Formats: sequence, structure tokens, C-alpha cells
Amino acid sequence: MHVKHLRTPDVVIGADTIVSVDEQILEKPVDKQDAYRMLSRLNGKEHSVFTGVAIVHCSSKDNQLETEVTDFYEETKVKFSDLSEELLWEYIHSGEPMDKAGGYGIQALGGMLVEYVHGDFLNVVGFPLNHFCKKLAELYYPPSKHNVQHKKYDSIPSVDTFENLSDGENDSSNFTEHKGASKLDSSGMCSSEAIYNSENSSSVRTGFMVPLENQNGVSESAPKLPSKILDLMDGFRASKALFVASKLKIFDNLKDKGPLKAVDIANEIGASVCGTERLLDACAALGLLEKTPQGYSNTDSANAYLTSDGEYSLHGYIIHSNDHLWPLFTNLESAVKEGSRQNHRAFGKKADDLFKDYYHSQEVKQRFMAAMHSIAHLTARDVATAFDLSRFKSACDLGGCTGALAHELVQIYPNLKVTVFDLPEVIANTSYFQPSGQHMAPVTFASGDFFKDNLPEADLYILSRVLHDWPDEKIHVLLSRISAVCKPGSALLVAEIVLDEKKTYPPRAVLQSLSMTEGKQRSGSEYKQLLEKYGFTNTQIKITGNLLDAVLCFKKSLSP
Ligand SMILES: C[S@@+](CC[C@H](N)C(=O)[O-])C[C@H]1O[C@@H](n2cnc3c(N)ncnc32)[C@H](O)[C@@H]1O
Repeated sequence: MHVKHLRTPDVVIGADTIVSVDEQILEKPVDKQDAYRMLSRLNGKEHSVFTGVAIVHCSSKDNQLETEVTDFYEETKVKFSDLSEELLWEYIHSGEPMDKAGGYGIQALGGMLVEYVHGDFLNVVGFPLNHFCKKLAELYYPPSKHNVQHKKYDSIPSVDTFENLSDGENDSSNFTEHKGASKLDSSGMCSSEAIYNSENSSSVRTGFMVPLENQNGVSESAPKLPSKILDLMDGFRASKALFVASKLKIFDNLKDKGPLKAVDIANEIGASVCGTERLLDACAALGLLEKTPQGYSNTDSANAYLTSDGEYSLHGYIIHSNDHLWPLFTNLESAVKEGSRQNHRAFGKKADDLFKDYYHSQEVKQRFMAAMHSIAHLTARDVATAFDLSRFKSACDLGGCTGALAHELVQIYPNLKVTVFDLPEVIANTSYFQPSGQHMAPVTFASGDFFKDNLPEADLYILSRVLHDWPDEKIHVLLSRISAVCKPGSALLVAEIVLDEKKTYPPRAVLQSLSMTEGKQRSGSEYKQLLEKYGFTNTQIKITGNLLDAVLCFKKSLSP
């Protein structure tokens, strides 16, 4: 403007907004699938919306442009409720997500996805007006350092118009009483006011927050609460409350019932009334239960995921987390110091083979299988549809456990026959997990050891949550054996959490690694490299937005 139109603007304002979840930035989706990936990441979780703003104050001196830049950002926390696939897709089909950071617009249809907003709503819309006004006021009316009494505002400061701010006639030593202050107070919009007493004049002005400085010039404004750190500090209490409520079958007892009083639930589960009441309140505080004067009841999420017979129940995995992972994680310090698994400390004996350890007792085995089943069932649809597998006629799910993925595959691809291959002690216990009322013919179960025994013939092999468990030598044996039986053009589908290239996302995978199995989690390029070593090419990676991602690769044709 200065050069082209020979006019110097007073001020230029730039702003842009991003959405961030689990330390990742979500920009605008490039297509519907990308919008789905973003919205699935936000589903049921709290995320942050940041807007960065730059205010460039311009002036010209001797025809030279002079600029002074002030920048700031505003963060607002937004939580999505637990949303169904149908709702997400309906929202995506509305077309609204496409030009919006994070794939939603809170001011329109996207508002229905949001459970709560902590902070400035307008910041989520795209511009943090309140913070901006405060900044403008600071810039144009810097407060005197002396005698500043400070009180905090809850609401928008009383700036009549922006013209008032930019007229340049007022300065910090020449405040006049601002009529808006009492108007706002009486209407209840502002909870308090800031009062400045300069040496020469006593005047009242409202409009912006100024940190009070003590005699040493040190700011005494309250520090910003580190909410993420505080949440992590409390995380273990919340996890344990969920585990114990699941173990005591609180969610099962409340299923399909009206609100129940603590005393009734305590009687049902054979626990103390005072202890039960505290646990129920903790579950209500964590959003797992509803509490009303009539008593406690399950939330929709608790009915769907926390009851032991819910279709997508996570009960199995929660019990595994309580009984197996929790004792291991309480020995994390030793695990880190020694660089090894801590089964001997947690369970009193060393684990030579991860699975022998799980399968040494019927109870532990069933618990482990239920845990695997709950995650496999929840992820099976997304893994099965990550790629079009309709060209394959037969598949073999190696280490396929209860057959949850196999059953989903045959539903989606009716021409596919799937064999689930697992250790004999697992195959002997799969009947409990089979879906009822389905035509079962296309899924068969075969027992064997994939390191030693003949692998069933198939034109698609599957390794779901297998590779991350084993050290490189074992992976070498397994992939060499699969590669040897795989005909050119046949494929291998790997289902794992695929790490980003920095290997810090998603945190779930990085935290799983702390269990110190001899295996490891890998990034997309690491999977590609590993699979290429065993003759698999054309590797495609699909980040599903679910708990497991998918990698598909094809056996290279023999060179002529
Ligand atoms: C982490 S679980 C994953 C189960 C299932 N694929 C899923 O994604 O839910 C690993 C599976 O590999 C099986 N497994 C371990 N060692 C095996 C072996 N030597 N031969 C065949 N299966 C094995 C285990 O019994 C278990 O079912």
C-alpha cells in the first residue's frame, strides 16, 4: 500500500487459525477422506484451537515506511462429544468441513459436534476479538507504570468503537472517565474494572488487563495453568478409577436400568457404601456416568464401550490394562534403568516368550484373548476397508487370535475365504468369541506356530498387531517364511499403529513401547523398508483414524 498507492495504512492485521490435537496440527482437509481422518481424530476428545494474530502498526517518516509488529496468539479448548460414524459422514457430506481448519466450523452445522468450549468462542470461529481489543488498547493507550490497580475481566472490555482507539488523541497520562464502564457493570457484562491513577490525574478507565508489577518490576499476574501437565499428573487416578469401576462391573450393573442410588449399587457389587459412592462420583466427574438427584446412570459411551457385553465393548482391554499392564507400568522406572521387561518384578517370574507367559493359565489366556478381541473388533471395519481387497479369493490371518478381523473381512468381501492361524492353545478357545447367527463357512481356524509350521496357502496374508511384538531376528524368520509362500502378485496386509516420521505420534503407540517388549513400533517409511527387504513392493499406507492403521504391499514378480 505504501509503495503502490502512496498511502501508508494505520494498521495491518493478519490472523490465521489452526486446530491442534495430540501435538499435531490439523489444517484444512484436502478431500472427504481427509476430513474424515481429521474429524475422527477429534472425536470424543478435547483439542486446542489456536489463532495467531499480528498487528503491524505503520507510520511514515520522510516518506520512509516504519513498522512495528505486535503478535500474540489465543488458545481455546474445544471438546467434541462421542460422535457416530453416520453423523461424521453426514457432516462431511454437507460440504462444510472442506474449507475449515480441523474440518469443522463451530458457527454453523459443526456446532452440533461440540460438547464444550473453554475460552474465547470467537477464537474458534477464526478471530480472537477480545484478546485483539485488549492488545489494541495496550498499543494505543499503554498504561502508566505507576499506581495501576488491576482487576480481571470476564468479558469484552468496554471499548466503544475502534475509532476511539485509533484517534491518537488520548495518551496514558490523560485518561478521561469512560462512561461505558458503569454501563457494562450494571448490565453484568463485566465483573470488574481496571483503575489507573496517574500522578497528575485520577481517572477511571476500563478495557484491558494489565499485569500488576511489584516494586522489583516483577509481574505478579497469575501464571497460566499448565492444564496438560495437570491432566497428566492426574491421569493415573482417572485410569485406575475406570479400571476398578469396570472390574467391579459398575457399568454392567447400571445397564438398562434407571438411575440407581450408591447404596443399591454397593449391595449389588458387594462393596462398602462410602467407597462405592466415591467411585461413582469419580466416574461422574470423568463423564462416564450421569449423576442426578435420583441416582447414577450410564452415559451412552458407558453403555456402548464399558459394559462387558456391549457390541464394541472395551471391557476386555480395560481388564487386561488393570491386571497386566498396570503392574508392568508401576515398574517403569526399573524398566527404563534396565532396558528390559519387568515381568519378574510385576508377576514374580521372568517372561521368556511373551505369549507363553500369557497362556500359562486358562484365566490369563482368556483375559488376553478378550483384550485382543475388543480392540480387533473395534478396528476391524477400518482395517478391512482401508484398501479394496475384493480381488483376493483367499486370506490367511497369521496370529489372527479370535477371528474378529476375519469375520469382518468375509462380511465385506463375500467372495473371500479367510483362515485364522494361531497357536493351538488359542485356537482351542475361540468358540466363545464367534458371532452368533452368522453364516460361518468362509472363516476357518487352523492351529500352528508361524515360526515353524507350514503356513496355509492364501493370496492375501495378514499380520495384525504381530510385527511390533517381536525382535528383529524373529521378524526375519516370519517375513522370510511368508515371502517364501507368497506367490508373485499376492499381498501382505499389515495392521499396526503407524508412527509419524518423527516417531512421536500417536502418543498411544509411543507409550505402548514403554512396556519394553523386544519388538518396537515403526513409522511408515520403516515399514516400507522392512517389507521391501523381503520382496514386497508397491507399499501403500493408510492412516485410518482408528486405533490401527493399515499397510498393504505386493510380492514382487520374479524377474525374467
Ligand atoms: C498381539 S496378538 C494380535 C491378535 C490379532 N491379530 C489382533 O490384531 O487382535 C498376537 C497374536 O499372535 C499369536 N501368536 C504369537 N506367537 C505365535 C506363533 N508362534 N504362531 C502363531 N501365532 C502366534 C498370539 O497367540 C496372538 O493371538
